Amino acid sequence: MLKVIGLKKKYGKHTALAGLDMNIKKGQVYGLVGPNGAGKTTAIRLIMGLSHMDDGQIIINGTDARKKPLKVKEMIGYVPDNCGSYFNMSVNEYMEFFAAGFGISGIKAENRNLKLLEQVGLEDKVEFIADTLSRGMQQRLSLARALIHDPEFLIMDEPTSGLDPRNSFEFKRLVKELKKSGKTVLISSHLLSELSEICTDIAVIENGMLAAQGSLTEILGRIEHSNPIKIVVLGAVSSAMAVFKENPRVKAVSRNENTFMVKFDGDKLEEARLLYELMDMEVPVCEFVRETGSLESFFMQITNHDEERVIIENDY
Ligand SMILES: Nc1ncnc2c1ncn2[C@@H]1O[C@H](COP(=O)(O)OP(=O)(O)OP(=O)(O)O)[C@@H](O)[C@H]1O
Repeated sequence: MLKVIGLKKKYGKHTALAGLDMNIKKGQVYGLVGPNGAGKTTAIRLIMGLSHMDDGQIIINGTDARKKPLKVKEMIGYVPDNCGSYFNMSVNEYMEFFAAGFGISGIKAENRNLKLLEQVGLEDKVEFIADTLSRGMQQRLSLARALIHDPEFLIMDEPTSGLDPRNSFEFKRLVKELKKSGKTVLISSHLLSELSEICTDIAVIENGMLAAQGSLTEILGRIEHSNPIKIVVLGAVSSAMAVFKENPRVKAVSRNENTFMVKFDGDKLEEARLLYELMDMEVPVCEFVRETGSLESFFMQITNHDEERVIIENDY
C-alpha cells in the first residue's frame, strides 16, 4: 500500500531523514515511534506532499507521490499534529468547508458530515464554534474531517499527544474501529506503549533512520529475548557459577546472594537446556523465569538510551 524508499531530507545542514525505509501493507495499523526530533513529522509531511524530499521515493498504491501529488492526496486522510485554527467556524461549517474542497456539497455533504460527526461522537456539537472545543474534541473533529472523502489510508501525527487518558482511550477506540472497517493507518507517537495497544506493526525511527521494524508480536518477542533470566537457587552457588561459565549462551551474570540475573542469548529450548545443566550439577533451583520487560525499556535499548543495561554486569 505505502512504500517509502531511502527517504532523505535536510533542513539547512541538519539531516532530519537519512534514508528512511518503510513498507506498510493494506489493513495494517502501522505505528511510527521515535523520540522527539527523530523525524516522524518530517516523514509524514513528505508523504503528504507538504514538503519536498531531497532524495528517495514514496509509492502509494503504485502511484509515485512526487509525480502525482493530487492523486495521492485523494487516497489519504491526514490528521496533523497541530489542528491549527478553525477561523471561528461552527463544527458544521468546518465540515462543509472541507467537504466542498473534495467536491461534496448539498444533501450529500449534510448526510456524510452528520454520519462522520456521529462516528466520532460530536453529533451534539454541530453548532459549537470549533475553536472552543476541548483538545480531545478537536482531535476527533480533525479525524472526522480527514475521513470526508472516504480515504482508504489514514495518516495521524501524534494524535493522542496532549490528550487526557479518557480522550486518549476514546481516540484509540476510534482507530480500532477504522481498522475493522478496512482502513490502513499510519500513526506516529513518541510513546511505544501508546501504539502497542492499537498497532499491528511497529517501526522505530531514530536520527532519521529505521532502528527496528516488525509485527507487534515480533517486537514483543524481541523484548522478551532482551530480558535477563532470574534464577534463584537454594545453595550450590559455585556449581551454578560453573554452569554459567561453561554455557556459551550466557553473556553476563550478576548475583545477589542466592539470586542470579543471567543475560542469556538463546531461545526457549536453550533456556530449558540451561535449567537441565543446573539440575545435572545438583543445583537446587527454586525459581527460573525470564523477566518481563516493558515496551519502553525495549525502546530505550534500541534507541541507545538504555540505563537498565548497567545492572546486568558480569561480576564474578
Ligand atoms: N522546518 C524546519 N526547519 C529546521 N529544522 C527542522 C524543521 N522541521 C524539523 N526540523 C528538525 O528536524 C528534525 C526532525 O524533526 P521532526 O519534527 O520531523 O521530528 P519528530 O520525530 O516529529 O519530533 P517530535 O516528536 O518532537 O514532533 C528535528 O531535529 C527538528 O528540529
